[in-house]
Amino acid sequence: MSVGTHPTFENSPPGTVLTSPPDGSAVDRATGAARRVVDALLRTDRGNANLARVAEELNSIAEHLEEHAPAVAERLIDMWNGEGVTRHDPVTGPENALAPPLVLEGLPDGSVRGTVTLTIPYQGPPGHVHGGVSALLLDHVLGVANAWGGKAGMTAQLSTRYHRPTPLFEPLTLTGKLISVDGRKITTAGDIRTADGQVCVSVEGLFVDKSVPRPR
Ligand SMILES: CCCCCCCCCCCCCC(=O)SCCNC(=O)CCNC(=O)[C@H](O)C(C)(C)COP(=O)(O)OP(=O)(O)OC[C@H]1O[C@@H](n2cnc3c(N)ncnc32)[C@H](O)[C@@H]1OP(=O)(O)O
Repeated sequence: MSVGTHPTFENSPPGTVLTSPPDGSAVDRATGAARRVVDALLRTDRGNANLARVAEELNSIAEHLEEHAPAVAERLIDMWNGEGVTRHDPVTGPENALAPPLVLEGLPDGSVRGTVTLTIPYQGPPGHVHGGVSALLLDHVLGVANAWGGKAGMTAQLSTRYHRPTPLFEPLTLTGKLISVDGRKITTAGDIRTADGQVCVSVEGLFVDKSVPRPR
């Protein structure tokens, strides 16, 4: 995977934002509204008498968006244009309603860090974060840590330890750091902590320097 022109801790100031933060554009605002709808659908009273109308209106919005969508192949080319800091991934992408979205910054010691509060759409055990969601977030954090460390690779293995249930509705800090490089193999570690520093999930990932070609 090419690291391209991504900032690294050796050539960029501490605090460099490594993801694409929401920028107030119409698409970011629409995606933010979609996230709000997903959350509200999970919270609204099951007996809400207007749910049938809500379904109709949401389908009508989806139809409008689909009518204005280019062919998927064309859209994929457009998505992967640029330096590779994505606006569409499911973790940090401001244009992806599945993404919380997590904003990550680079620190001078080579690690990356971001804070996020997760809500009901990400629930696994009652009141707590789904384990697969934690793994998803950390896999991506490690990928960005690799880029900040000047490397890039695909995940070959992600070893995940769940130390304690990860709470919803509280700020969580996610960190990642490239630990070592051995030929094409990159080892990277990270964790999710509560505001008082308790480790909820820790991971170690093996990444292999290999790329999937971008759509053209
Ligand atoms: C600045 C910020 C910018 C942001 C940037 C964007 C961030 C984006 C973040 C996105 C983040 C999300 C990221 C994602 O979601 S990536 C998507 C999820 N991952 C995949 O889909 C990967 C699928 N697998 C593959 O493509 C290949 O199998 C890989 C790439 C893994 C290996 O490929 P390849 O077949 O070419 O490798 P090789 O066979 O020559 O082996 C090479 C060496 O590696 C060792 N090995 C291999 N596999 C394993 C294994 N499973 N356990 C232990 N070891 C393993 C192997 O023994 C050998 O070691 P050695 O014999 O040399 O000692």
